Amino acid sequence: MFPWLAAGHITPFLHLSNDLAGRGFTITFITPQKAIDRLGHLNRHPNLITFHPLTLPPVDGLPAGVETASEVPIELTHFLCVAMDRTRDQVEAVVRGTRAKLVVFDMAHWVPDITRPLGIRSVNYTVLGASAIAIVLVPARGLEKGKVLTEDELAVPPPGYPSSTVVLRRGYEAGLLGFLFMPYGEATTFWERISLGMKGCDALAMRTCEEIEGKLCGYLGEQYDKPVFLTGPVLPEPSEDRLEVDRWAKWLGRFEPGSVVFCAFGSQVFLERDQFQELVLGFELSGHPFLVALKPPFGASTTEEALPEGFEERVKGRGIVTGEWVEQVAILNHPSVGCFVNHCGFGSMWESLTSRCQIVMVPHLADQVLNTRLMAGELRVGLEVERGEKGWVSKEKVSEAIQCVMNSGNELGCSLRENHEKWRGVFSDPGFMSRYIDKFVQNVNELVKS
Ligand SMILES: C[C@@H]1O[C@H](OP(=O)(O)OP(=O)(O)OC[C@H]2O[C@@H](n3ccc(=O)[nH]c3=O)[C@H](O)[C@@H]2O)[C@H](O)[C@H](O)[C@H]1O
Repeated sequence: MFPWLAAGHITPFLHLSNDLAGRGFTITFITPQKAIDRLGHLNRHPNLITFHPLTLPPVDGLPAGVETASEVPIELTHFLCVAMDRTRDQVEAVVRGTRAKLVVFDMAHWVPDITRPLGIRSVNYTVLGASAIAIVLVPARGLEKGKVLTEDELAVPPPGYPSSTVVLRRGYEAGLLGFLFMPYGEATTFWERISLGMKGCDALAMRTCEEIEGKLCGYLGEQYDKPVFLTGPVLPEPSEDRLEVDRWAKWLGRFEPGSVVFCAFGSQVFLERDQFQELVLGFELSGHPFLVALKPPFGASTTEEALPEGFEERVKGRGIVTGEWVEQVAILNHPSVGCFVNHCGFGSMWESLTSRCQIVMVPHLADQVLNTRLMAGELRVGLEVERGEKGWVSKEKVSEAIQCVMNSGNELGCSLRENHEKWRGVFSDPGFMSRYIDKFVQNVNELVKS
């Protein structure tokens, strides 16, 4: 297993590893020591899943000691990717040394160049939504080295794209795809890296399911002329609630069931200071108790110091804004929490879907916008906060969205709750996830034998 060096990628790769180890696979998990320190506790089969600490070489532009994407603003992750590209020899040595039969990777497009000469198989595992790939990273786009698509071209889905809802609007949203043409890693742009990895591997795998992204996955299979294996959401069974001993459990325990609004924006989102302050004022304005876990905004060393004047005093006892990494899944399972305001990163999307919370979404990156369209436009299980000019999120719109979903008399809020309950029933059906893993194991075994 060799995921991109970001929590939103390492986490699902680890959950998949747990599922496969539970079915007799022996796994070497290649990732930096800092990721092992933060996420290693997710390993449920330490006797079958062995971490191999990746040593990143120093790279100009990458602050010393940085090993994961959550330590740097997203603009610097290009240099982190360069560092990852320079670990190719280490990865090859692990593949040879462990006599692996299969390598599962995502951003290291050069893995097939290692596995093919060794006569072993590689699977490119996408842990973003299928829409994030299908909307732009497909041959139908006619992308080639040096070619850059304009915002207007990006706002039009590629030929054959199977959805008119899960799309990016013209202007600001289509512009979010601009990063695809930027340098990302050694001598590649982001889109080249993804396309090369998907063209070079033996099969595509997607962290999704037929029920919500079947058409998109079918489209990808046609476009790449490759088998597409679905793993389902690979979410862990809710473990014993780690919050019991945590201070958040005590704080949350003081509120009525389902009354607290929880907000987190994943491991890679950094807000501008003014937008950060406007957002937290929206929670204050909503009138509901809230627990907000957000990284410090640009230019601030701590989240607390960036809070608006007098804010902490005004909300004392009702609301907390912390810069700490919190146990998101445990908080979502806490009976006092009734609403999850999130960025719709794919991991958080799945965790919101399988929670009992009402869902409000404030996407930041292109794939998060697409995930939001799927959730709000197709599944109709959550509410997207309307953005103003240039993507500004006002405190009024944040407050309105929270009040809409939290007000039991609100018609839209009720229909979202009903739809969410229906889909939660599908995903929490005991056999749902294991059926996908069983099928994935069958696919992989056939691939390795082929
Ligand atoms: C896949 C891709 O990678 C990135 O992941 P990112 O970390 O931002 O967000 P998630 O996928 O929700 O992953 C974040 C993971 O961190 C967990 N968490 C987060 C904050 C916290 O305080 N405590 C926690 O336990 C959370 O429960 C989730 O499992 C980008 O978003 C991208 O848009 C997304 O689609």
